[in-house]
Amino acid sequence: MYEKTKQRVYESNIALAEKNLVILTWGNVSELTPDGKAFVIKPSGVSYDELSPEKMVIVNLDGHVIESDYRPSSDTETHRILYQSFDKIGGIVHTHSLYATSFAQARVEIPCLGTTHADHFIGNVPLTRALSKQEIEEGYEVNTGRVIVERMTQIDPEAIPAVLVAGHAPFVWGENSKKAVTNAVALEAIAQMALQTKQLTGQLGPVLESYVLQKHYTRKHGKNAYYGQ
Ligand SMILES: O=C(CO)[C@@H](O)[C@@H](O)COP(=O)(O)O
Repeated sequence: MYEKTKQRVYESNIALAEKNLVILTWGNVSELTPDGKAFVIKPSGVSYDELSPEKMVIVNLDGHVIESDYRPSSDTETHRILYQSFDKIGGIVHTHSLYATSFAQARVEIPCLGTTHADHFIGNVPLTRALSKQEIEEGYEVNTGRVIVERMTQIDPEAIPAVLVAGHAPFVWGENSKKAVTNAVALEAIAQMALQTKQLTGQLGPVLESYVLQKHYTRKHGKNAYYGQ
């Protein structure tokens, strides 16, 4: 079932490792199936050098595994909530990439300091609130999805396809898993640049002028885009 999606999700998971966005097994990628009825996700705790397309797990949107010999990622419920809540996303990445995770741990949003950021995210990369003890006890992963959705209220998830979960790490998405990986690469780069800018200026700033931010974002996105071929 869904062999092509399994192949793509396998390749996107491998890409995470190749792009140095994961250490050990600290990350996972998923993608919605073409019929939108399920998603394919990495098996939990399986190291990247042992992965194969056959080991990918199919989970329906009710959260039931519908095909696999493996347990799905422990973050499956978070992915599921995001697919249910954001109808335009088709792929999700979770990593503990070092710079983005450092911002999540510091509980600091990533402001837009330059055009590299503006090319990918039309504003701050937002930070969720921390989960309460009760939320963690009653459903850690599902509630992680819910605090992300709560934080993304009034933010277009297509225009800012990433969030930092306070004290945890980033979740990133895109129209498919490959795009989500690209956005995760961009997130890690802009997090590193933001931290280095802070080292040079002593502050998380100066922020990019809003007209430059708008210009750079719209060069690459939307009906007036003209970047690339
Ligand atoms: O966030 C964490 C651990 O803190 C997990 O995302 C990470 O270890 C990956 O877990 P899975 O191997 O996908 O179950």
